[in-house]
Amino acid sequence: MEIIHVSAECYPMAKAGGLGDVVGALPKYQCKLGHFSKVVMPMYRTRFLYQNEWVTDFKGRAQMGNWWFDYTVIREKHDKLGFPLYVVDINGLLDRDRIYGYADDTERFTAFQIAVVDWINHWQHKPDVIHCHDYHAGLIPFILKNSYYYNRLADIPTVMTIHNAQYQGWMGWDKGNLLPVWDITKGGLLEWGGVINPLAAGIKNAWKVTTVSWSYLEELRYNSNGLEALFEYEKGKCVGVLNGIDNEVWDPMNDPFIEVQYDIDDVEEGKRDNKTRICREFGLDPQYPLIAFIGRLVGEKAADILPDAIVSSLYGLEGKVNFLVLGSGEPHIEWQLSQMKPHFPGNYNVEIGYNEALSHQLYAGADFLLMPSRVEPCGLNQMYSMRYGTVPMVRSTGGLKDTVTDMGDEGGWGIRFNNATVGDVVYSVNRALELFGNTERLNNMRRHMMQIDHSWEHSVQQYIDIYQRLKY
Ligand SMILES: Nc1ncnc2c1ncn2[C@@H]1O[C@H](COP(=O)(O)OP(=O)(O)O[C@H]2O[C@H](CO)[C@@H](O)[C@H](O)[C@H]2O)[C@@H](O)[C@H]1O
Repeated sequence: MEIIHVSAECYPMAKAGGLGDVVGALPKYQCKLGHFSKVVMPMYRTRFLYQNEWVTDFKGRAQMGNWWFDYTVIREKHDKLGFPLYVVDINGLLDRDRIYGYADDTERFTAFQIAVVDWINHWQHKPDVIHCHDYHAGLIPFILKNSYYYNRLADIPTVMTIHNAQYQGWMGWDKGNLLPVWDITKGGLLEWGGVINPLAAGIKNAWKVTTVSWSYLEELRYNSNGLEALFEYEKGKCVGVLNGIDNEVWDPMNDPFIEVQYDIDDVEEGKRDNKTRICREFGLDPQYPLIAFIGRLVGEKAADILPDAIVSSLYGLEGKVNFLVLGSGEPHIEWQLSQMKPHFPGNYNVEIGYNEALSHQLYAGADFLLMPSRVEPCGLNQMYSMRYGTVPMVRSTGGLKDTVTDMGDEGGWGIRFNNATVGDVVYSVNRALELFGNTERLNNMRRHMMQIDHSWEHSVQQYIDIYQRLKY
């Protein structure tokens, strides 16, 4: 099959979070099964762009509202990622340093989607499926079916995958004319809550909708930032497919970012050496357990409770534990986490920012990985941590619930708690400390976790089955 993934992120070209990881891996594993899977994404001025060779695939011209724009589709020359990667350049709109966060993001991602559709419209053939990821690609299923100019493409099957329903790309009706002229009787297929909602449009118009875990799909019906009734209504065309992880990128035995590589046989020494290094760098005491948090510092991840939870744990346990936080996000959380630093030397540190190498070093060097998420559609961090023998401490929600069991249950290997509260986190930190004191049990759990198979091989076939059964 020929599959076109449309996404705002794709690792290592551009990644802000888990979306980049998934779109950087899923097509590779689809290609390994013999399919022609490709990614098309916007162009950003990232290191990957400048460090690789590109060839021009197509130059076109399309219309957004009254504005005609030129676009160029370039392709990474050597398919280094294991699949063809195409990036779309639109002068002035897409050639920027960051992925998100500009005042004209609506225009940027709308123009990107129009360019993608226009590009495909110039092909001699049609792809078997267009797979849209999150709201940045959510208008494509609508455009294909309802924009007169692209009518030739109306029968191309589409799949919409929701990695995160918190962000929906809302735009006022004054932006409706940005879309290629469309059948005005179909406005309801764009609308939710009185505005154009690209994520809702994706759900309404795609042939099939997937979420990145089954539990998250259930949760969306009562907690989806306003789309609850839509998920209830469309439940018949929604399915959950659990993300996998790219075992070639996330492999403690072959990870170029970590100082000491290790596997199941020498996990104890490997983790100890990596921990010693990280503790030295961040001024922490390696004799105590190291609990890490890696992620976006936002409410969904319950990052706002970290400061109180860390302070309470440190006081309660009289400094017998270390915390290291890596993340960026809401300024008030960044500020709180930073200003705590001088108060807990030797026990607490934080790096504000995005640091891919440090994230790998933390998965390898930490003893525990804390994820108190209020919402977690799938979560990749807990799967990376298990692969590196790091015990996940997770709130029982979404994909965390589907991938981590509690050590108190028969055969369980993680620490689970029910509420995103300081009390639940502090209680779990106490449990972690107790486990840390039982070296034999901890090492057995590490070895067990490292053997759990979270690879893409499982889920990739589920997507192919979905594509093959698409019916409108
Ligand atoms: N400051 C930082 N420095 C370095 N690396 C950092 C970082 N902050 C985050 N990361 C990395 O970004 C990724 C985060 O992935 P997640 O899947 O856990 O969350 P995210 O909310 O971004 O993804 C959304 O999409 C994914 C994919 O579907 C779902 O798993 C998830 O639940 C959903 O919220 C990991 O690779 C992590 O290491």
